[in-house]
Amino acid sequence: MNEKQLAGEKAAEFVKNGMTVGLGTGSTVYYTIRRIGEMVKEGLTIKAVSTSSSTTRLAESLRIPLVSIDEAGKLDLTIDGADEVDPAFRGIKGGGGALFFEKIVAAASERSIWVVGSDKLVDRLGRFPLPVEVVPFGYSQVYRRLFDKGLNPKLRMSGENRYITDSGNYIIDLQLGAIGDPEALNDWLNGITGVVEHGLFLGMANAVVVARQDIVEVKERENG
Ligand SMILES: O=C(CO)[C@H](O)[C@H](O)COP(=O)(O)O
Repeated sequence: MNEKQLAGEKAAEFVKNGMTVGLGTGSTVYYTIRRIGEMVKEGLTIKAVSTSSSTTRLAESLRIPLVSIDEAGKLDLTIDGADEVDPAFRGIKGGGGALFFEKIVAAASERSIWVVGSDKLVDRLGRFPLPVEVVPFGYSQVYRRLFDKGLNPKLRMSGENRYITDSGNYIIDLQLGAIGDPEALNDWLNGITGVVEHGLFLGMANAVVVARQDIVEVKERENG
């Protein structure tokens, strides 16, 4: 079994009867969702909230009952992947482009668990490009501000076309190498008009399920 499958399936053990569960997006949480689908088939009763069109399609194919985030109210648990996780449980997300809905769902959840292979654990965030979701109107103005700040922006493409998120926005990826102060960058990005959301997830993960070869470990954040 590969690391993604091992971590993904382990996290499904945290899903209990009666819960409202956020379903993340990506190739690791795919295994969680698939396992939850089996559990539902075996009699588990849950409501789930999807974070993307691709996860909606997957959950529907597995007959996992979905509700909108507005119907759900407070969620008990969200399980999602991550692109990088540092020792303080801060992360970069959005490689799959679903960061905006993922952050809304995580913020509405009592508890968030990330599922990752060991390659996602880093000492310092920033090797993975940091996605910034921007509204199409005036996106080049935002691009210029990011460029002027030395953040090496790159407009995400899908073949010949601009990549479009589920909410109809563009993504600008920042090639940072290493982020000295994630909190300061978070605050600066949040202050830019035209930025819808970005992929720095700070103080959001309560636990990380990480697989290293054939060993899976659940790391709990202190005070998390
Ligand atoms: O944030 C995400 C999508 O927006 C994913 O969770 C992240 O990219 C990790 O994906 P994978 O498990 O496929 O490596």
